[in-house]
Amino acid sequence: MDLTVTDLACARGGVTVLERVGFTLGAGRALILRGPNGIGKTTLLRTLAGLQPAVAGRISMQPEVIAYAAHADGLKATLTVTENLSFWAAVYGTRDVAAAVARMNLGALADRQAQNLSAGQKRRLGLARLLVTGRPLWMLDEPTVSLDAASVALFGDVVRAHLAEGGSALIATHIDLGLEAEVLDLTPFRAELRPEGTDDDPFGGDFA
Ligand SMILES: Nc1ncnc2c1ncn2[C@@H]1O[C@H](COP(=O)(O)OP(=O)(O)OP(=O)(O)O)[C@@H](O)[C@H]1O
Repeated sequence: MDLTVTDLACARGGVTVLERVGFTLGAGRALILRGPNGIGKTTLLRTLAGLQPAVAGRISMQPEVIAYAAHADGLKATLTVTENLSFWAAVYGTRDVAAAVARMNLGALADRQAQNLSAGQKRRLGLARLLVTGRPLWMLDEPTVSLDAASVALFGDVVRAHLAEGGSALIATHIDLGLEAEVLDLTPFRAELRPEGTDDDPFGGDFA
């Protein structure tokens, strides 16, 4: 199943940040979102994942096929690694928790509470959640934050396996995950009427 996005406009804080975004993402494929800080990568992912309405345009897939991994790991602090994944497995009801633990190299941490994990370990657990959703389209917002080189490589392998199984992935990342992927630079889709100072240009803002 392809994700086709046509003439999409999306907004943050009531300001349209991206316009006329269009692309197709096929099964088994990955697409890397690029663009400077503040261009709207997170905004686009949130819109596609159904967390906020589009301003205009069409999205061919329903949010129910999407697993969205945001900046925050979304973990329950007092639950263990296994309990966190079991919770999500119950919500989505499909995949084997033990396999997700093994694939994200969390076996030695399985009985540790999430609040006692390091930042990188929390991130590995947050990403393991993708595996228990059973959902085919992964939307990943800077998934490698806090990960060391070995964990980045491990996660690259997990994404590659997901693609090989017919899944797809839309990834906002500044890091090379070693995937065979197309790149979509969002810079040309910057909204024309976007006011000065709505991105991270330190000289463009009006802080008065
Ligand atoms: N709650 C908000 N209210 C108003 N503007 C916001 C809000 N959140 C984000 N923005 C602005 O919306 C724009 C798009 O932000 P977004 O987080 O989508 O960018 P990004 O490309 O993901 O950035 P980064 O690479 O820094 O993560 C930015 O200019 C940001 O300052």
